[in-house]
Amino acid sequence: MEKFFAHLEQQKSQLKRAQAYKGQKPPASMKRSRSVLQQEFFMLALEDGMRSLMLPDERHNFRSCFIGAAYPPCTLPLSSLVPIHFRDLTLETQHRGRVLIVRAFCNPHYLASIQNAVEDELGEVNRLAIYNLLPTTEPDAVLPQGAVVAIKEPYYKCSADGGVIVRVDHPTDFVLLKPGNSIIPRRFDARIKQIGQSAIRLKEEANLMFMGGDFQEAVETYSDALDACGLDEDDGDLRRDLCRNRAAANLRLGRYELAIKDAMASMNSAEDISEAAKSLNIKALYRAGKAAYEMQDFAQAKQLFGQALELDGSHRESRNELSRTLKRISEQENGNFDFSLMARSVTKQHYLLDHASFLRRVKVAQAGSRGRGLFATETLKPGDVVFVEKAFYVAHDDGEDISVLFNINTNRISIGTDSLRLQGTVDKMIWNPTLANKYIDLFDGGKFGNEKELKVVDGRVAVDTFRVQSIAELNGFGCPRVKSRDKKQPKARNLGFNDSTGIWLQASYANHSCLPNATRAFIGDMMIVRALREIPVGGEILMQYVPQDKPFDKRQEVVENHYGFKCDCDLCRAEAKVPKATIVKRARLRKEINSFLSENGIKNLNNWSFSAAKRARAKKLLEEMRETYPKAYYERLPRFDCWDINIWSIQTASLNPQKLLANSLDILRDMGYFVNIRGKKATIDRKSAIQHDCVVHAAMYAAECLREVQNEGAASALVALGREVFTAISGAEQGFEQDFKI
Ligand SMILES: C[S@@+](CC[C@H](N)C(=O)[O-])C[C@H]1O[C@@H](n2cnc3c(N)ncnc32)[C@H](O)[C@@H]1O
Repeated sequence: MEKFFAHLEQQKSQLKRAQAYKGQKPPASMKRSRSVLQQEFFMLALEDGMRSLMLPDERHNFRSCFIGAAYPPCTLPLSSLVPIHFRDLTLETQHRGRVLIVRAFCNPHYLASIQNAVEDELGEVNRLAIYNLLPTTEPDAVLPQGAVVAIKEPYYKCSADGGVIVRVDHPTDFVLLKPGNSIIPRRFDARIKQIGQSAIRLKEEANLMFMGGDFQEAVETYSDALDACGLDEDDGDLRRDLCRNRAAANLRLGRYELAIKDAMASMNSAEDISEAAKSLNIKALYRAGKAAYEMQDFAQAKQLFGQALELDGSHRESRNELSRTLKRISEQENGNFDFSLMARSVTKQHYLLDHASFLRRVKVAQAGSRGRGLFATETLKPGDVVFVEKAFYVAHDDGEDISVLFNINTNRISIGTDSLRLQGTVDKMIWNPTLANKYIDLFDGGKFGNEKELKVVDGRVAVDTFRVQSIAELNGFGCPRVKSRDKKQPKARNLGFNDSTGIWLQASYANHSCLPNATRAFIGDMMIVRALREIPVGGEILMQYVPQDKPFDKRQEVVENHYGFKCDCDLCRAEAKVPKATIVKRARLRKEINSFLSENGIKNLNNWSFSAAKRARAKKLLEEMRETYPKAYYERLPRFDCWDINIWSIQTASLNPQKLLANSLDILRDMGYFVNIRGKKATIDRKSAIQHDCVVHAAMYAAECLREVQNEGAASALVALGREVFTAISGAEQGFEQDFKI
């Protein structure tokens, strides 16, 4: 990690040096000639070729994505921008209102960005880099040799290697120009537009592209065909066919709103009652319905499939889709999910689950100094589902590349899936304005102004990638590769940063507390949030941003440095008052307990071979640790650091039921569950409960002891607690009975 921080510092000083050139034209020494660029890109192509010959295991790319000083995307249409040439570009400047038109003259290269050597109309050369595209993007589809491209409001920068580069951070600032486009300078228009290509020929070509799985090219070619179509009535059927087919291609590309628009534009008028017109309308409605479904707009999907079925009640696909949609609507309204089934069906390959979000029990409202927050719309009992949400986007490590994202604006480095999440989110937003506007509403740290409405320019949403990243840093969630119950995957390549990350829109409005009243779990891309204790109507839903096993100062450090606030929950307020010497002693004991536990690991449960001296040592460590939680501050608060050494003691001694019960209840108390057993009844006060696997184990040990002394009533209350916490942590009850042999 230090290496990465050193790199970030290096980049920062490079940026400072670059600022000296702000507004100036680059000296000749910073520029590269055409032949140098040709040589450079030739070498890069060779390296790419060598890499593709390697075995997948050896083929680790180190992808670094560097986020420099923020600037906004262009929100003007291409047609309104004034051309500019390389000779007029000044460094470290965004040329507002201008457009640079260049032609690529080498083979493109992709590592952190897609790069190529480009020339302008006057023959001057430079490097061009396009950032934040999906890693699956083929360089040849973006910047192939010979392509003529427009860079809206170009940003000319000093590069880390001492040269200069035109850097595009917002993908919508980049437009691949089609041959024949009137803004292409005459010098470049070698590829004469295939005028005379008939719309019908183009449609056939596009159909072949679609069948070959090349949806992007198919969309482009259907669009060319539409341009080639006459506007007269005779071409009406052809235009409708093209729109309907383009809808199918857009659907496959995840451009749902465009797919709906195209499908609806392809509808024949209701007056046309021919069988052919009817069947084409069914096709269009079906495609639009599928797109609405993918956007989780189930009400619209229901309407569209319903319309298709009105035209032909026996249309099997529409019937199937309608029945699927009705299930989603029922999940949305009633929250009737079979979590155990979900948990059984999810796999590493099948993690995008076909389910709706259930959000009826929460709403977003003002939360005073915390900004907006999530509030309960009905009373929730411990263990109740608060909400279930499908991810807006999740990114998983593909195991091939190591990605490091350096963000100079926030001074953060993230290793793992953050850069993939940024690229995926940007791609989704560019093509889906409604979804993009939902995302941009999230908390962005307040550095991007109040304007939240996104603009659609030249057919795409002008997405500010710096803002998207800032939102992701403040609202993203780490998540498991498959589901919460799974054992942690071994960390990749000893770097320890292969965790998955994602965005859940509604969950993003939840504020933090170190004593949260709700807890989250994941099954595939579904987040399941359950109540930890009773939450009244109007009560704020608070989740935990920082793991509770972190000591007070570390928790404060993370929330302050990363999220920009100071936590004032009951636990933090109490811990702020604890004498420093006590905190120091606790930290020392933590280290001692850690080394004791690693030296005396339990290979199998109920291993009673440890010496009496060892057990006495454990007892002492526990007692001393408890002393670091003085009653004056912790009377009703958890004592997190006590549980592991206590569990060790339980599992390594054959305690009698009374003793085992007492120890188990102690663990529960340490975790903020105050259990009171009176006669055959056990009442549980969860006022400061925190959720952890040890609670399940302690509750089940306690239940076992209570059964041994024939207290079935109290035992079942503790089994219920174990089940409740197990389910909250795992997302589903599945596996509980098996793990605890009930
Ligand atoms: C994920 S957002 C939560 C929603 C946010 N409050 C909003 O208005 O959209 C995280 C941000 O909320 C605020 N926040 C969260 N928990 C807080 C707390 N306990 N006290 C103060 N501010 C908090 C901080 O500004 C933090 O960076």
